[in-house]
Amino acid sequence: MTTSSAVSAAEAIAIRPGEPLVGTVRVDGSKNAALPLLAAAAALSRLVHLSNVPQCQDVRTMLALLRQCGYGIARSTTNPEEVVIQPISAASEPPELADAASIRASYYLVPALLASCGQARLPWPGGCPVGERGMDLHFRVYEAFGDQVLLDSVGYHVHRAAGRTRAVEITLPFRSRGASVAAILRAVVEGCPLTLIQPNASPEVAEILAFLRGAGWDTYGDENVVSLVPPGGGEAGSLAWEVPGDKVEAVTLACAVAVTRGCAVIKGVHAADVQPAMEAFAWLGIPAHAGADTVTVQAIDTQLTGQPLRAIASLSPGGLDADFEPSLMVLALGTPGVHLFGDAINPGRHGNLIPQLARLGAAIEQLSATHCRFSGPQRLVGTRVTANDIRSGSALIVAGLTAAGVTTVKGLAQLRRGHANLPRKLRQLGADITVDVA
Ligand SMILES: CC(=O)N[C@H]1[C@@H](OP(=O)(O)OP(=O)(O)OC[C@H]2O[C@@H](n3ccc(=O)[nH]c3=O)[C@H](O)[C@@H]2O)O[C@H](CO)[C@@H](O)[C@@H]1O
Ligand SMILES: C=C(OP(=O)(O)O)C(=O)O
Repeated sequence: MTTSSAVSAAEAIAIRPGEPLVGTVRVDGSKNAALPLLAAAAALSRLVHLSNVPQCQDVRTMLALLRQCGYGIARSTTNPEEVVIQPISAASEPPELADAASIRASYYLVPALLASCGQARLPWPGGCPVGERGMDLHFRVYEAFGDQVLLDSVGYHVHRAAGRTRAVEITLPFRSRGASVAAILRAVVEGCPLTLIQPNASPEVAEILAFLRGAGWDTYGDENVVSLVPPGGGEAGSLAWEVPGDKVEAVTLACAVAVTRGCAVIKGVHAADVQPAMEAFAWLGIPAHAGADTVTVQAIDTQLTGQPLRAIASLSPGGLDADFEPSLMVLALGTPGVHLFGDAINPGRHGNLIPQLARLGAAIEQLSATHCRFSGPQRLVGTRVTANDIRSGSALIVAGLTAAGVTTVKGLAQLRRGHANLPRKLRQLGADITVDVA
């Protein structure tokens, strides 16, 4: 047995229930903010210093892909979370990016490739196996810019439009985060104004707009529209930006503290980014507060409300982020009430998580592939379970903190795609987690 953080995919995490979690912990930078920021840096074609870049596997993959595209990527030797992205001049041939098939966010590289090669050829993206994950809206975006899109069984090929585009207006049929960022980055490469109607209004999209403002673009975003106007001429110097703290890691840690009825301060996350999850905590009667840069959970001796929680993932502005849902489900399993959960955004997520929770003894009624209902509180009993996607993995670790006996979670490769080291942060709060050979 070892407590080393350097584990291989063949190993597993063993979690035992113990004392309530207490203390202070800091989240890493957000994977889902860092990935589009890296692509935005590439699309801008400027020297960009990014700080607070998490060292999770998906970010490592993205950095490797950028290198293969020709970008100079340097990590600070004193602080590996500081990354410098150096622009490239035009390339003739599009690179072969086979590893792009292992992450969902490789689709964010299309605009930068159109800028450097005039075309992008990429395999279908991977990422969490959470059901059908379309890209049709991305292709509509590129076609709105006049680009040609060709599809085949292995991937997609986008050819940049021949002429220059003056201004583009796109209405998204639904609020896809990926397609919203694709439209924004495509306009950056074109250097043209963009009006995007019915955009995704998540913090990750707002972060890209803020980053571009820092680069001199005139940007506006509300629930109904995003608009961009390129900067006038002038010298484009280097740009420094900090990746925001990981809101999903913060909510996962908050749920871990709450299930153990502990008391902790989670630092490094914007309050607004976790607000929908904080509302769920308040509804259940778990005192939790998001301040400027911290989430504080005080679940010792709490009076639970017994109110039924309705946690339905939504792409609507202010809606519950789908990635919060799995750990909130584990929290609700331990609190009184008849709770309803739904995630139709990632239609395979419940199929990944619920059978694993059932192995721990949870009684969950699956109303459909994407909706379920259950009564709390329930007592869980540890056994061997599998992390089938990032958030199912972190939720199973949270479940293990209260399940009687030992919960062994395998499938660490999924977990490590999204978190640099979640077990270490939980250990810092007193959790009994070890890394065992599976
Ligand atoms: C790398 C990254 O940041 N991943 C996040 C991103 O995923 P993802 O990029 O999949 O999210 P989108 O918001 O773009 O898409 C939501 C869903 O809409 C569908 N869709 C999307 C685009 C499209 O062109 N056609 C289509 O059908 C897919 O089934 C997809 O799963 O946002 C999700 C919430 O929205 C999060 O749960 C993911 O963690
Ligand atoms: C679903 C997720 O990631 P991806 O979209 O990269 O698969 C996630 O971050 O939970």
